Amino acid sequence: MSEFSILPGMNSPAALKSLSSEELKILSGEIREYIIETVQRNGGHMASNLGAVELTIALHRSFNSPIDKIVWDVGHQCYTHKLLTGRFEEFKTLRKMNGLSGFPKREESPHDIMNTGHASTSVSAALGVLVGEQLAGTRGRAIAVIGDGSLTGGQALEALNYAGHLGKNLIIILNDNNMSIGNNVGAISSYMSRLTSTGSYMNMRRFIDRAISTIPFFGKAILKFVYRLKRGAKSVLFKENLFTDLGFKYIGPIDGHNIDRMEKIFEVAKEVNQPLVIHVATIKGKGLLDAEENPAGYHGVSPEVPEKTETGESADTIKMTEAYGQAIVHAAEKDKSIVALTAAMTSGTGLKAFSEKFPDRFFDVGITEPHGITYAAGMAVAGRKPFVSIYSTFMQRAVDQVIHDVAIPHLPVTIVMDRAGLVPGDGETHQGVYDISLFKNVPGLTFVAPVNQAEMELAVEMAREADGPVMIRYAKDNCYPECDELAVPFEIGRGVFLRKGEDQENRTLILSLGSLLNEAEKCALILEKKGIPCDVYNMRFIAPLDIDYLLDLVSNYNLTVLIEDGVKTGGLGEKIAAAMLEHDRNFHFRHLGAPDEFLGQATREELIRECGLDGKSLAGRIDEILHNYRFEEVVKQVRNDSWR
Ligand SMILES: Cc1ncc(C[n+]2csc(CCOP(=O)(O)OP(=O)(O)O)c2C)c(N)n1
Ligand SMILES: CC(=O)[C@@H](O)[C@H](O)COP(=O)(O)O
Ligand SMILES: [Mg+2]
Repeated sequence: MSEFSILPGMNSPAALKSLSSEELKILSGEIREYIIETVQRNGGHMASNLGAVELTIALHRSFNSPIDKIVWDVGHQCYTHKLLTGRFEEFKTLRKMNGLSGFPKREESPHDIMNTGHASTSVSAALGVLVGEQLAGTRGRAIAVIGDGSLTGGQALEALNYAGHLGKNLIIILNDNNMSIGNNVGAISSYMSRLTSTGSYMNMRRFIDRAISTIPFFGKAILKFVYRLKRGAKSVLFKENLFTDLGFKYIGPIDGHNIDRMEKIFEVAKEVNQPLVIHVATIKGKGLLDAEENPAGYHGVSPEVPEKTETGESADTIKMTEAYGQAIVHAAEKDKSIVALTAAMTSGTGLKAFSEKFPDRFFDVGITEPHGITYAAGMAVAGRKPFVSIYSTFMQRAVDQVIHDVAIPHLPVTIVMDRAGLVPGDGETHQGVYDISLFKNVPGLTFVAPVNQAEMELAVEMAREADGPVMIRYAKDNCYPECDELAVPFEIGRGVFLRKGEDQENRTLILSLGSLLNEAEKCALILEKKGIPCDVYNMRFIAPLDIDYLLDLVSNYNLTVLIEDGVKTGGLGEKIAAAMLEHDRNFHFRHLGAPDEFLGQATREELIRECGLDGKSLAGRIDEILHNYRFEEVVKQVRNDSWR
C-alpha cells in the first residue's frame, strides 16, 4: 500500500479544518490514490468516487457532521466521506465479507445517516431528518447530495415537489457530472446541461467566480453581498429556472473540484432560510485518465479475482447476462414488435448489443423503474412486445406497476430480472432475494428461472409467444454448462430432470430452482458417494406450477428437498409445501433458501456458503434430514410394535 502523509491523520472531519490549500491538494491526491488501489483490488465504484473527492472535503470542512446531516444519494460515491470519518484503516476491507461496506451504513458510523444503495432517496430522507429534528428542537442542517442521474428518479422529483412546498432550509447539493452509469437521459438532464453550458451564463459565472475567489474570507457579510450579486445576475439570465420555480433558491453551477470556492458558497448556504439547490459540476472519474475518458466502464469495477470464477465452476461458460443479451437480439431479429427497455442499466443488463443493433427499439428510461414498467404496459397496449430489464433488487420499486398496470390487464410485458438471488459485493441493499416472494402469486404471471444459454433462449421464445405477463430471473453468475437434458422445450409449469437414476427405491429428489443447479448437482454427487441415491430436477417454473404433476413426481421419493436462490420464507418451497397441505398429501418435503435476515456483502460463493446452499452444506443438511427421518421411522415402528 502507498505511504500517505496527510490522509491517515484525518480521522475526523475536525482534523480537516486546519489544513492549508496546499495540504488539501495533497490530501485530495492521497485520497484518489487510496481509492484507486483499493477499488482495483477489491472492486467497487471507481468513477463516481473519484469525481466526488473535493466536494466531500469541502462539505466536511464547511459543515459540522454528524450534527449537520449529510445524506448521500445511492451512496456509491461515499468513499472519501468514509476516509474522512475515521475509517482509513478499515477501508482496505472495502466490500469484503465482514469488511467496510461500499455504501453508507448506520451501523458503521454516526456520520452515515441512512443505509443506502438504491437511487433517488436522499432528498426525502434529508428532509425527513430536518423536519424531525426541528420538531424535536435539535439544531442541525440537512444536506442531500444527489447526482444528476439519481435526479431522474421519481422519488427525487416527488421529494423536490414536497420540499419546495414545505419551504424548510434543506440544502440539496446537485452533483452534476452529466452521467448516470452511462449517458444520463431525460429532459431534466438536458435542461441541466443547458444550465452548465449556456454561453452568457458561463461568462457571468466566470466573472462571479473570479470575484468570489479574489475576496478574502472576511466573513458572511461579504459573502451575502456576493450571493446577492450573483442572484441578481442569475435572475436576469434564468427567469425560468426550474428549481426557483419550485420554490428553491439556486446557486450554480460551481466548479466541484475547487474546494475553496465550494466552501465559500457553502458558507452562504448556511444563511439561506429556504430550500436551496447548489448545482456543482464535477468530472466523473476525475484524476484517473481512463476513467475520465470512459466513466461508464469505470462506474463499477470488478475485483481482482484469482483464476476461478465466482462460483469456482463453469469458467468456460458465458455469464447469464450475456446469454440474455444474445437471446433478446435473436428474438428481435425475427420479431419486429419486440422492444427492449432498461432503467439506466444498459450494460449491466446485457443490452448494449441490442441498443446498437436496434436503436429505434431500445429505450433507456433513466432511473425510473415504476415508470419503465407502466411505459412498457402502454407499449404492449399498442401492440409492441416489451422486454424490460431491471435488476431484481430495483424491481422492489415497481411491485404495484406489475400488479396494477401489467398483470390485471394481462398485458404481454416481459420483465427480465438480472442479479436475482445472492448478489456479490454490494451487500444488503442489492440482494435479489425477494422477487420470488413478491411476485410468485401474481395471477396470470408466468415466472421462470433459466439456468443456461439454451434455457435462456427457450425462456425468451416462450415470453415472445405469450399473451400475458412473463418474468425471467437469473443470477449474476455463469451459465450452467450446456447439455442435452436442459435443451428440451419449455412445458408450462414443469421442469426437467438433470439427473435421474434407474432405481426408484429409497431415492432422494432435489428440486433445484435457477442458478443453484450446479450446487444441487454437487450435492447429489456427494450424497451418492455416501450411498444416498439422488435425482436432480431443474424446476424452471415458479409460476404457474403443474401441481398434480409435481406431487405425483414427489410421491416416488423418500425425501424431496427444494433449493432456491431467494428467501426461504414466502419462496417457491413454501408455495409447494402449501400445495401439499392443500392436497392432503403428506410427503417428506423440505425447502432450503436464504434465511430471513439481511445478507451483507461477500462474493457470491461466500454468500451461497453462508446460506448453507453450497453442494457440501446441502449434502450435510440432507444427510441430517434423512437421518432424523429414519430415526422418526424407527421410533414410530417401536411405538407401533409396543402398541400391538
Ligand atoms: C433504484 C435504482 N436503480 C438503479 C440503480 C443503479 N445505479 C446506481 S448508481 C446509478 C447512476 C447514478 O447516477 P448519478 O446519480 O448521476 O451518480 P454518478 O454515478 O454519476 O456519480 C445507477 C443507475 C440504483 N442504485 N438504484
Ligand atoms: C450502485 C449501484 O446500484 C450499481 O452501480 C450496482 O452496484 C451495479 O452492480 P453491478 O456491478 O453488478 O452491475
Ligand atoms: Mg451523474
